[in-house]
Amino acid sequence: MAEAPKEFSPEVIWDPEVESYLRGALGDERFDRTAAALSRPPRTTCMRVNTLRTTPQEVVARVLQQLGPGCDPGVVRVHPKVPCAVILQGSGPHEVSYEAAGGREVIVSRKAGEAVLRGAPVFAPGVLAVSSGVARGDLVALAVGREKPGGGDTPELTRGTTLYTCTATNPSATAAAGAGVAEVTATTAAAAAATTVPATDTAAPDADVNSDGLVADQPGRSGGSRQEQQAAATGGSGAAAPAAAHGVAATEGRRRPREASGAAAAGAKAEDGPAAAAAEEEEGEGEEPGGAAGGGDRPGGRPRRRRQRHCAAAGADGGLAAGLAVDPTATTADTAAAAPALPPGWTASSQGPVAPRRGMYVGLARAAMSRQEMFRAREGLALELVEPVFRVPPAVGGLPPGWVMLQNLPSLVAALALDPAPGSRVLDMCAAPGGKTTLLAAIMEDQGEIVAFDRTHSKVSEIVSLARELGVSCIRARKMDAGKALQRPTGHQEHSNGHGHGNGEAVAPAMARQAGDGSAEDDGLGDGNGEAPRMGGAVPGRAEGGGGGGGGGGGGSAEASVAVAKGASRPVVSEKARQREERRRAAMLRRGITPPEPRTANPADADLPAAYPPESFDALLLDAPCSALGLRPRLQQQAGPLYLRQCAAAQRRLMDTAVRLLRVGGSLVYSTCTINPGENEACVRYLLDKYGTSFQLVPAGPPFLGGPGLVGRHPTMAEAGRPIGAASDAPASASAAATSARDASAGAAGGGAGGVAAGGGGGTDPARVGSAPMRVAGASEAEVEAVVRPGGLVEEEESACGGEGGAAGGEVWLSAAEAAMVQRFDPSDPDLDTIGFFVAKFLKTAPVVG
Ligand SMILES: C[S@@+](CC[C@H](N)C(=O)[O-])C[C@H]1O[C@@H](n2cnc3c(N)ncnc32)[C@H](O)[C@@H]1O
Repeated sequence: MAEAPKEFSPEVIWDPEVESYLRGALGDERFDRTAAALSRPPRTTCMRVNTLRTTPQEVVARVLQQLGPGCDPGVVRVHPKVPCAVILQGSGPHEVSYEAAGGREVIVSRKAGEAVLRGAPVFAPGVLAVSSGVARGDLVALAVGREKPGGGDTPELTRGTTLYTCTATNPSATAAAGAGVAEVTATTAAAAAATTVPATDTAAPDADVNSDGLVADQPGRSGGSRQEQQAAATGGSGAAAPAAAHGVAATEGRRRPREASGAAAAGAKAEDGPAAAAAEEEEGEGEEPGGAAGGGDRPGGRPRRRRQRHCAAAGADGGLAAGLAVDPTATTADTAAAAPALPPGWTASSQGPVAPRRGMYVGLARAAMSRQEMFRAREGLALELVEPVFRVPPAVGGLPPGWVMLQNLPSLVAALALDPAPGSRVLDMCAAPGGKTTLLAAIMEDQGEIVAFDRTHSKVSEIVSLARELGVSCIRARKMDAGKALQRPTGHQEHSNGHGHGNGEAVAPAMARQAGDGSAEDDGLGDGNGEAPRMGGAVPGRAEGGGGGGGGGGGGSAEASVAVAKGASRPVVSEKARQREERRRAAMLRRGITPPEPRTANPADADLPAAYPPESFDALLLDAPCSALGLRPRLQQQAGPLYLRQCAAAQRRLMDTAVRLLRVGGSLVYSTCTINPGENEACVRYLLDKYGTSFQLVPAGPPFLGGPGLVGRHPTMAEAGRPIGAASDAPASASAAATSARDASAGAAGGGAGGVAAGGGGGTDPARVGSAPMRVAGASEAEVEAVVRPGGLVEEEESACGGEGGAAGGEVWLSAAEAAMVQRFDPSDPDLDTIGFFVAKFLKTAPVVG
């Protein structure tokens, strides 16, 4: 293991176009702060108290009671502005000493790492690489693996990789190691810090065998390609090829003398037990014909199990010479002579050199499984954090069921801003897993009706489960593409019976894949806000995005009859969907979450209409599927420009339906969990410009916690490299104007119907709207007037964020007065310390024509 850095400081790579656009939008300094904040978890955890069951004060008292007399009472408190929120205080990053790990290390997947940062333990499927000889009970340094550059969420390391614990040795120590162990001797000072490799394959009997019993990554063992790639990726260049040319020497069936690898390996032997021993026997053979560099499978047979070790060692020049496979039959002297150096921080592994994990260490952990078990198991606890870099508040698992749920604070703000009256009829267009829906129900004192849509069948079950768990009865959930929920004139009516996929939805699957908050086994549709619908018994930090998939509701006492559950349900599940559901349930079980009842029937309420006539609802929440660029922590930012455009297009389509379904006089809240202005301010602009005769923007609160929105016209991603005028200066100055305008407008808004009307005649010019005349960022008013059209887009070319395919153009955000009325939660604001989030509220003043 390389020297573990004391500080957590991951380098998160963004798509260059997206980064450039966001830098332009936020300014360099704010972007850097934001990006850093996004790579870390918030220090506080928010529990929403189910006020239908208990009070926040009661929750605080119970938590303190559980924490015991010695605990700091400041660790739990009721939020001063959001009385239904109880805040638990965490801390970090902490300096962690990894000395106790004695060089042992485990590298986990990004998703598992993100879950760890929020307080979760590591489950077996999240483990990618383990030092040889790690046994149950061992302390290990826990690091997060990087993703392949440009490889989506494909990790650089394949699950099943064995790391070779590298301790500097000297030739005499090597000689003393005895027969059967070839050690590569570090010959430079740099190498001394990095590497000495116990090179016989038997150092880890099944190290390169994955959970299916096959060689984990054939290309990586070819002695060439993977190492060359890695060398290229790290600038290792020229040295790689000659080193690879050393080729792959033989492997064997011999066992490493355990005593040669020290106590840890001996421990592994003792702990691994008969199963591991049997596996060793099974894999003990496998002579690879001379230099199996191609990694070829046996002709006509299953892939040969191989045990070659690719070790990299330190050479005199300190440069990378990857891909050297050590022949265990070679003498120490031979090997040492052939061995070039790994640069400092690099680690030898069964897949070749592994890049330094600088800044990616997340804590000291104790292995709950041996290395072999971690790789073989498909589920189960693999590692528990002993000394995490970020400490989440202590668990509050003892609270009665249905008392609290983990929910991000801004999510509460969105529902509270809508503030539906008891007895009203509300539509939650994108409701699963139901966090905001159930809060709306609590605000309505469970009186009235909330229709809750989600386009994903299994997620509708989650809404049902959560409502049951909370004892809410006014929610009626059904599977529905909310964009199709508007009744069309007779003759055009689609039967929205729960199968509603099809036209215009190409966007959603792509969005879902990326918007999902770690739902690896999910059905592909992410909830985007990282909230797991777990009530009562919640363990802070463990449910939110924990290792993939918030999971569903389920379990819980279900005294209340949820309207969703009744009605003539019928089987609608295809074989593919059934398998997907099975995987989803298995994943939930692995994480210790009780899945909802098996889905055998459509959970949709059969009493609900297939679609609704215009003006059907008193209040409407559009918590839109989005790019989720506000979620924390994120150790990889994958969103590309096309994806962001797709998100914005889908949001506008949903807005087009929302504005019609709401009755005149009703309120609409639009929210996202992204920092992308193209999905936030530009979408508000779209609605105001297109429906300005029927809608006005009103203050999105109380409570008011977030900052103002972004002001002005802005270059798109494509233009970001050549900003128009001083565009990047705009946010700072404009937000100051917005802040002062905010106070004025929020005060003037009174009961929510006030504020500054945006529009009132179609095509809003943000340079003129509102009380604070302003110069639109970086563009003259004439320029703006020339280009603005409904939708906040620039004439001629579709906005990169809002259009259906245009790559250039510009987008228009808000006037200062408008910006003051929305809430933009900045994840880098230390006082807020929330995820990135956006909330806007509109009042419908007249019917939408057409
Ligand atoms: C941000 S999440 C909603 C979170 C939810 N409001 C809560 O607070 O728990 C967005 C949800 O929208 C759903 N969704 C995406 N496109 C949809 C559509 N066209 N119609 C209905 N639901 C959709 C996704 O399945 C996802 O569950």
